[in-house]
Amino acid sequence: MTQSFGNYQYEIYLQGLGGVLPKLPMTFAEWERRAEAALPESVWSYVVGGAGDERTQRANVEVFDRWGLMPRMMVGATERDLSVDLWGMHWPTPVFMAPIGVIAMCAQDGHGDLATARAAARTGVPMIGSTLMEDTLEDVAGELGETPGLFQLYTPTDRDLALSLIHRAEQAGYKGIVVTLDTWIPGWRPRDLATSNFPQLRGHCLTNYTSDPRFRALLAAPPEQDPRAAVLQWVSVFGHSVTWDDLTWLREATSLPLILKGICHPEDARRARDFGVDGLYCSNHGGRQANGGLPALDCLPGVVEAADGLPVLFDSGVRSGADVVKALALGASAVGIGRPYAYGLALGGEDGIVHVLRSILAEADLIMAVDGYPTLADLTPEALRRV
Ligand SMILES: Cc1cc2nc3c(=O)[nH]c(=O)nc-3n(C[C@H](O)[C@H](O)[C@H](O)COP(=O)(O)O)c2cc1C
Ligand SMILES: O=C(O)C(=O)c1ccccc1
Repeated sequence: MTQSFGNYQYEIYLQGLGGVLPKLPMTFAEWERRAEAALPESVWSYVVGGAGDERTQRANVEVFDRWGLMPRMMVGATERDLSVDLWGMHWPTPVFMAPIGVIAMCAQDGHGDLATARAAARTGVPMIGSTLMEDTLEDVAGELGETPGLFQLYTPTDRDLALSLIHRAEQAGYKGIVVTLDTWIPGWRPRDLATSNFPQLRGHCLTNYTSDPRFRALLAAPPEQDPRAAVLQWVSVFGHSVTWDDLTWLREATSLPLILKGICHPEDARRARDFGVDGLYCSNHGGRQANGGLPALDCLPGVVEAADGLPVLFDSGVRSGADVVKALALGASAVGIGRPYAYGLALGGEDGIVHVLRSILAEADLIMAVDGYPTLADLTPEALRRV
């Protein structure tokens, strides 16, 4: 199926002829600047911030400048096909929304998980819903329409709670389980430490726990009666440091595709592939967890090689359509948008997310047109040169 996402530019130019200018800005720098003004300070600093002095986070973005696409002429790339088949699903584009635990709080009404799901329904861009939601995973799934959703699991210390969350996700119709490995403990985040600001500890985005029968059974009193005790219980169950030994159990826990998020080392990729997971997700959590690390994009080629044909999702530092194209050329099967859609939500609610996604997709599509790479198969490392 061939589709053109570059139509968005004509839509905007044609509206301009009628005197209508876009309500939302057209660059990441402006989305970020305006989001800062729109969000409460505590939410802004939590979202924008990262680990340590945020060098790794900055490097995640800067590393994209070290690669340049080599244009090819006379290819006749008038029609592009950006669609991708993954785990039995057909995605219209190789882009998805990365899980963002506090996305709820980026919406003015506090229901950003629902807005994200509605934006997924409108754009066809799949959403990976975080364990940390303000609405239940069931209610969020109900807004996804025809677009697939995946469920990101923060594996709790209590296996029955993990099973309950996984089974709820299966029942609700999610199409894969993404297990995040790099955040069983929060990293060193000076911005949040300086303000003692940790949204979950203030009771935010814990609804998938407080609505869960197994979690409720662990409490002496219902969370509605004693919310503080529920938060403390969450602290004690939140983070299980998943080991290779746990993988057998996780594999048996679900028949859905199992994808491991946070894989950066080729040896970990190889071992996970040999074990029989369905996908790898190369990411350093946007530099929020460990400072002093490699930019995530530099880890991608090694993971792709070790994956040996297994799909590899990628995120961390993607800010534009050009970044999407570069990550695809370095072997990503699909590319995750993180902070940019949170900023879109802060600026314009559901419409803001749709605008950000369409802008990124249109730019990627137009680069593939101009530079002569009409399909994803054409985007190989050969398309890139080191700057
Ligand atoms: C505010 C915020 C909350 C996040 N929450 C989660 C989460 O709940 N689960 C998860 O696996 N990753 C989470 N992430 C990491 C993202 O999935 C993704 O890896 C990261 O945003 C990529 O970096 P970038 O946004 O700088 O591109 C979060 C990221 C941010 C910015
Ligand atoms: O803020 C995050 O990146 C995140 O996903 C998280 C969730 C729970 C504990 C620590 C970090």
